[in-house]
Amino acid sequence: MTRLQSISSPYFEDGFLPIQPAVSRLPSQWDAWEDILSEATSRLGFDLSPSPEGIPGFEEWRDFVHKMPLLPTQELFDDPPVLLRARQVLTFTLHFYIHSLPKPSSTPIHVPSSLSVPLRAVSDHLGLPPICTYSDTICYNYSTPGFAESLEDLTIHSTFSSTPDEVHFYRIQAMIEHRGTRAMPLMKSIISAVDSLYLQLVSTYLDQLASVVNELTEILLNIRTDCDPAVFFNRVRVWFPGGKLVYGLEGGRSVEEEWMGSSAAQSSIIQALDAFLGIEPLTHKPQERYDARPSDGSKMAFLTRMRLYLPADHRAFLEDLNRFGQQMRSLILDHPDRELAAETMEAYNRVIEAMQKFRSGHIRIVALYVTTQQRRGEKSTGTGGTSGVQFLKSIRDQTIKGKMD
Ligand code: HEM
Repeated sequence: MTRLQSISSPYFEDGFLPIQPAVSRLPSQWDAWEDILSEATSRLGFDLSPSPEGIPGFEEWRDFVHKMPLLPTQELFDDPPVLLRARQVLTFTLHFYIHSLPKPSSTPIHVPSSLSVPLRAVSDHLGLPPICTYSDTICYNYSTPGFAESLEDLTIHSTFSSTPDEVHFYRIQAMIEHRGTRAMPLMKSIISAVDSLYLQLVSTYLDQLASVVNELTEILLNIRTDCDPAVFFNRVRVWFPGGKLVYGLEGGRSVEEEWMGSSAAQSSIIQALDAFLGIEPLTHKPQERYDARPSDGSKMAFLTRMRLYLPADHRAFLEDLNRFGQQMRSLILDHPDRELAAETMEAYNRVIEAMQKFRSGHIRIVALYVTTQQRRGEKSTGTGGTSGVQFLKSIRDQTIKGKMD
């Protein structure tokens, strides 16, 4: 069995969340960034959202962004929690900027260098695209006094809409990331047991992994308790899409790029489960309608493209994990002790079924929060672009195909 290069990776101990506690405000040197973000939130008030005419009062706010001093970024790189807060503040400010403009606005949208230069520097350092991603809305956006027992233990630092519904939406996802971390040491134990061909132990750990995934599904379904579908549809998700942007650079230069915005499809833990189980060739298969975006002609599958929205070191780790997943499946399938192999397959299939249940639960949530709302006559651009229930069903069905027999 080829050894996993990243077997000693800290991701197997701590998962993908930042190790040091998050900070909710940057040091005073970067007050201008924090101030501009809180100004956007307070101007928005409780009942305003993006609209075709643009958001009233935001022309002046965008002018502040243009006049913002070009603050240094080098010093951020020595302090990870401060760096992540900077990234979060800058990406939220970017989305306030692009979604407060009148629509249809002239595309592409020009992002002033006062915002774009520090944002791109911070993004390059982290290996993330210069747009608001799931890392910004969730992973860098909460703190907890330790292990979070309940959703209330998760403090959310920034929102767009200032609604409790948005806070709950973020808390649910943060809790999934937080609890999902338990899957990582289990994966490492399974890898060691597979390495020593100790299949009895593999089954025990696979069953524990299935329980973790089942717990994630329970958390996911709790979204309905405090996030109203209409509020989510009309006032929360409208902030997430990216777009075609012209980023101002130093010296008057600029660069045009198109990026999607934040989507939970960028969750490292869910991507890790697919990779570890070796079902990536199924779930990351290009599918016509969805994978046509953006119009760059690429045939890259949607979930593979979503990897580009993960921090660079997560991507490298997941590629390695995916190689392991393929090997694990072959090893179980070809194991000479057929009785033992059959038991292991059953345990493996229970994890696949748990993933299928997670995806079925998610489809029900998307139907309630997007499809039903669309039917009520609203226009839609999607969590990160489109409602995609059909697409999500096809991923769920591909997951089931991963079962071994
Ligand atoms: C109101 C709640 C939610 C809505 C409306 C929603 C909507 C969507 C949509 C439309 C997609 C397709 C990709 C896109 O266009 O962004 C998607 C993908 C995805 N979402 Fe959600 N989502 C919700 C909550 C969650 C939560 C709490 C999680 C848990 C982390 C999650 C995990 C995923 C994953 C992993 C994908 C990629 C497809 C897959 O792997 O099955 N979503 N979601």
